[in-house]
Amino acid sequence: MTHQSLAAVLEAWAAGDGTRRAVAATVAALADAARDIAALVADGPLAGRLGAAVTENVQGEVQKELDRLADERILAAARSAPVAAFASEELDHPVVLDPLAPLLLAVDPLDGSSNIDTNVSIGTIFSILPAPADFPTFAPEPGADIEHAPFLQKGRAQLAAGYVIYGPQTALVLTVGSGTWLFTLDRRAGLFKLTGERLAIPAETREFAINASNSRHWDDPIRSYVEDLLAGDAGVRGQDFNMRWIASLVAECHRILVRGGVFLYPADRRKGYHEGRLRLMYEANPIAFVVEQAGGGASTGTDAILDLEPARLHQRVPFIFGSHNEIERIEHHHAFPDATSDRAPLFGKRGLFRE
Ligand SMILES: O=P(O)(O)OC[C@H]1O[C@](O)(COP(=O)(O)O)[C@@H](O)[C@@H]1O
Ligand SMILES: [Mg+2]
Ligand SMILES: [Mg+2]
Repeated sequence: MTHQSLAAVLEAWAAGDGTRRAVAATVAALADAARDIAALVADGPLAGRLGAAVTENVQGEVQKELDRLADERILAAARSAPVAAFASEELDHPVVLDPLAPLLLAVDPLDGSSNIDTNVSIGTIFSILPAPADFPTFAPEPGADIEHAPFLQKGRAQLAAGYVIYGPQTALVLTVGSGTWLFTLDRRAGLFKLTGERLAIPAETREFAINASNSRHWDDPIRSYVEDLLAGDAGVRGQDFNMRWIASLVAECHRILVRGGVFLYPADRRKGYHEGRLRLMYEANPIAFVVEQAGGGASTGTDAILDLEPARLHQRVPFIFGSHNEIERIEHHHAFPDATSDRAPLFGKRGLFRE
């Protein structure tokens, strides 16, 4: 079976349009960097101490060796592409690359860092935004740090977004706003090849993903929703649900794209988690774009992720996404928090998950 290469697909899509050509060149550069990162990930301990902590990043989180290497490689890729400024989870401020270029690039260079040493799937997430028209007038010299302002655009403004998953297969999932496409790395040819077009997340699901170790810190809408799922066929949902938690956002997203499901990383009452854990600009927005383009939903519980007005580059956000009908149910739990499921026997007022 022959599969079109990523380059051929991008070339056909971009033909004759300047902005599209810039997006295509940027995605191609990211794909090249991802191929290098995939090789490092596959070598694991042979490539060095990839999971060793090197320092703390701007979020106060431990930065691992592979976080740093991936960031370096993607920044180098961005330099070779028509990118005006580059922002990363690992950098406090965006860096100016080519002030006259038409695009901004925001990335989570290595997602799922806690899994680096465990041989579990990890990834890279990217978001491509238009550079504001006045960018060259206020941007300083290439190499200089800039304030966050040019990046603070709604997720709906994204021109393209996606992720690379480094798993048993390395795959690149991309949307340019007309469906979600899947490309799989052909390691022998060193090329990403088209293996899925117009991916469609099933609207219904019986699978959910949440870190249940935080259940005692959840607010009522999340608690009541999960209680309903855990009650299974004995509860209001009248059916059993399966649970997963990989702790790699990209891997959870990939599973949901392939067979449906919902993912929740809500805000909770722990210190530092009142806005959730995941970052809006380079985790939630790109994943939400990919998911919406595959027919799924992406929400804070009350608002569509892609409609949020960002305030800070590294802002966190409660993030819930996946099968469309399930996202509507979760939003319903937020809209009507009193309509909880005290009928669910295990999780009623004196239930297992009640304080
Ligand atoms: O360890 P927790 O609290 O369950 O969090 C897991 C989440 O954190 C993340 O690892 C955060 O991403 P980074 O690894 O890029 O910081 C997500 O991939 C994952 O969904
Ligand atoms: Mg991440
Ligand atoms: Mg990361």
